[in-house]
Amino acid sequence: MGQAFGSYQNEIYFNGLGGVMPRFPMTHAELEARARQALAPSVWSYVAGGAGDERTQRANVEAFERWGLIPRMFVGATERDLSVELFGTTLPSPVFMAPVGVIGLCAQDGHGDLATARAAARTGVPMIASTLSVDPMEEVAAEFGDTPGFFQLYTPTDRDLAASLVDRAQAAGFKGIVVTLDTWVTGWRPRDLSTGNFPQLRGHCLANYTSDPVFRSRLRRTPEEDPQAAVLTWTQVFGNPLTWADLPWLRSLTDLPLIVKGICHPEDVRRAKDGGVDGVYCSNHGGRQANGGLPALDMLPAVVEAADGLPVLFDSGVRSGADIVKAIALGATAVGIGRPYAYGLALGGADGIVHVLRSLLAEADLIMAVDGYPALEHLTPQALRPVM
Ligand SMILES: Cc1cc2nc3c(=O)[nH]c(=O)nc-3n(C[C@H](O)[C@H](O)[C@H](O)COP(=O)(O)O)c2cc1C
Ligand SMILES: O=C(O)C(=O)c1ccccc1
Repeated sequence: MGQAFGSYQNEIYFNGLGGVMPRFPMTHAELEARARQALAPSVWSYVAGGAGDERTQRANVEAFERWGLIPRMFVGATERDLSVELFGTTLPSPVFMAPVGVIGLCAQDGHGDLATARAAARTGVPMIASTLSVDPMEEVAAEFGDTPGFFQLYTPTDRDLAASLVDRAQAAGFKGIVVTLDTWVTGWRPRDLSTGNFPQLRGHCLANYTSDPVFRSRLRRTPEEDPQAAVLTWTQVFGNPLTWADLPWLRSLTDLPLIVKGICHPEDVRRAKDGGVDGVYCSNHGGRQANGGLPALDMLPAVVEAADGLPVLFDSGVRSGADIVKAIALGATAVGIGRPYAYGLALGGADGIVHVLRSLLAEADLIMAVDGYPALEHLTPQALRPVM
């Protein structure tokens, strides 16, 4: 049987009996409000904001409200199994931390990538480490403990640099490569535009580049001697507008599981599958890239159908344990947490992330208990109805 995630509830109530109150917020609304206070305004606006008037970002969250789980009785679901098989390893739960490029900046000590990796080690919830990191991927991977980690690749225009990043990830022990396809160019983001704020241009979160031998070989002076020239070179290599013709090359870069992120159309799922990917990742980047699009959750069922048994990762708008349960019921193999763990980090480092993850998992586990769905395979589309 799986881990007893619901026991976080007992822990909190028994602490309360002894007069010890929870250190961190118990609702998403309060988590967000307190993170806003804790973060520098420029980091807050970058993390909390999205594309355009943010209607797609909001729609991602609201889409979950349109589904409800049907309770089943006389099930006696005293033990729940949330474990899931993914790319040859068994995870304790179907939850992972989505790649967040400025996560490093969300920590009070400026090393949020390391704190996130430590939270992964403590919870068994994998981290997908972004290419955009304060600390180099080797140092992040060294904190994973027994929890598998995944590397998210922003494919550079320089193919040798792409190969170098992937080789480093493999050598550092990452268990899969997640290639993000929806962000070769930055979407229109009014919050950041109105303050002229783009962290990477200020030289933040570029450690995977400045530590890379291929990237360094492209510079006339080292990033230590001339940081601005390194940033300029980064702007030139960052975004590769890939086409289907590039998929065989991407596939050839690694024997590790290859997952493509940002896939929402069933036809794209089929082509990616034909191109030999090991998983597709349905996401609209949390509404940060193209405003006016469908909520990611609305696109999940067709993606799952087209994937035809291939693992489907999902994120965008997950804010509660109930949301995790619904995404699983709609066919996701695993569900990504984005902004909420960044807020936990802002409030309390690795402890804050652990709290956010344990809360989400406890709620999901307790819903499965109350509603009589003892294991993930019981969560199917038949368990859901649209809210009238
Ligand atoms: C501040 C921030 C930075 C992000 N950076 C990356 C990144 O480097 N790579 C990537 O693939 N996705 C990135 N994402 C997108 C997340 O992986 C994920 O798709 C998104 O956060 C899900 O939406 P939600 O946070 O509203 O649930 C970022 C998201 C945020 C909020
Ligand atoms: O902020 C983001 O969502 C993100 O992933 C990103 C990364 C690099 C450049 C632009 C956006």
